[in-house]
Amino acid sequence: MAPTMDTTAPTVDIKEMHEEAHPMKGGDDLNSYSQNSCYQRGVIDAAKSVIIEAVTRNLDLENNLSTFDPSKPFRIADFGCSTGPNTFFAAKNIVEAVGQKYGSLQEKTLQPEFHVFFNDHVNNDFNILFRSLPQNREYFAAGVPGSFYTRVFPKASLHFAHCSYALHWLSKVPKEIQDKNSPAFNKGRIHYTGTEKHVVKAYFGQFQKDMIAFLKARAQEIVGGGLMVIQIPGLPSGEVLFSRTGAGMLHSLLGSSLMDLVDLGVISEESVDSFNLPQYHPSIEELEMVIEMNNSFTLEKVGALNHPMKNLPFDVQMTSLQVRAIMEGILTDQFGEKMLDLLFEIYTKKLQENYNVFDKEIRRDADLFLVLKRKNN
Ligand SMILES: C[S@@+](CC[C@H](N)C(=O)[O-])C[C@H]1O[C@@H](n2cnc3c(N)ncnc32)[C@H](O)[C@@H]1O
Repeated sequence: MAPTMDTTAPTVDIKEMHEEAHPMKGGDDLNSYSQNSCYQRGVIDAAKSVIIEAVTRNLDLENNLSTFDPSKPFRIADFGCSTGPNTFFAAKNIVEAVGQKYGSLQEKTLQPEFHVFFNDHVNNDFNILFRSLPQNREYFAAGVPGSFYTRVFPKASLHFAHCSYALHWLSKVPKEIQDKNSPAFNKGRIHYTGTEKHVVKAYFGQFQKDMIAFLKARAQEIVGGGLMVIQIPGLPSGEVLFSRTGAGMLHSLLGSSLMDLVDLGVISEESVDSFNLPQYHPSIEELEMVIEMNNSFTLEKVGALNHPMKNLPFDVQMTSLQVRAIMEGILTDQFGEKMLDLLFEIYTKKLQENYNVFDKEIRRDADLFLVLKRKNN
């Protein structure tokens, strides 16, 4: 019997995962992420040399001119772009590095046109992102809504993927953390310090699952020979507890500020008990372990960035505003908006009281980077 012809349109494998979304504070006023993200900007500046080196060494245009055909657009995506402007600096760095590489080919070719896709959760403030796109940019721009833990691009459609300061956001809080009957129940804290073994294990388990989903989706979207550069806040090498890092301290002071609001009768203890940050800050070893489990990418380079703000004096006001721009969304979802001003008043005081700890003792944040290359399989 002759096979019947399938006349239906090809299905697109787009699965919306049920997950949490906590975008940064939108707009461009004094409390916005766009005005309060100079630390993340420093990460992008520090990663510029990583991108140049990755493109120079690992992007093999010469031998793959059918994949990287300069008469077709070269497609770049920034995953977890937020509202800008940091994502525009990253896009510029990538476009310049790739443009220089095309320019350096022995057999002179055309320069490709560049198409940059800005990805974030659907409730990210894409309006402010589009409104502040640089006038003099050398690329076409598009927004791509949806979780990066799912497919958001067609198969083999990207040449370069980038993700900065976003992959430490988990798709959800691991459920054991909120289960009163589990040894991982995280009472009295909003995150982990590093000593509670069951809690850390649950967080790492969720991070592994999420990274596997991220790599699986990107493996389908990135062309063979394409590159991915990731920056992520992590744990420094050695036996360093998360509580002794800058991020660990910031989170535990946020937790104790929330407990102060409980004492003042502003919020309930139960609401703090059931609040946990969906974030994980991995070590280099943990990142290597997760990458090794995937078959689609080779790990070309991993290391720690030299952040330009590392040796500047600790800035209490700026740090408080930055934490608020990041956390306002997730805090409002749990506790409502009314408590925010008081919470951050208390928080700023706690930062001030701990000035010496932050300024002199805590130099242990690690901004990690990874360079991955899509295998040709
Ligand atoms: C701290 S901001 C970093 C933004 C920007 N990359 C930068 O360096 O300034 C983290 C961003 O990641 C986004 N994000 C977190 N999880 C995400 C997910 N699963 N899918 C897409 N975006 C996500 C957040 O919405 C947020 O905009």
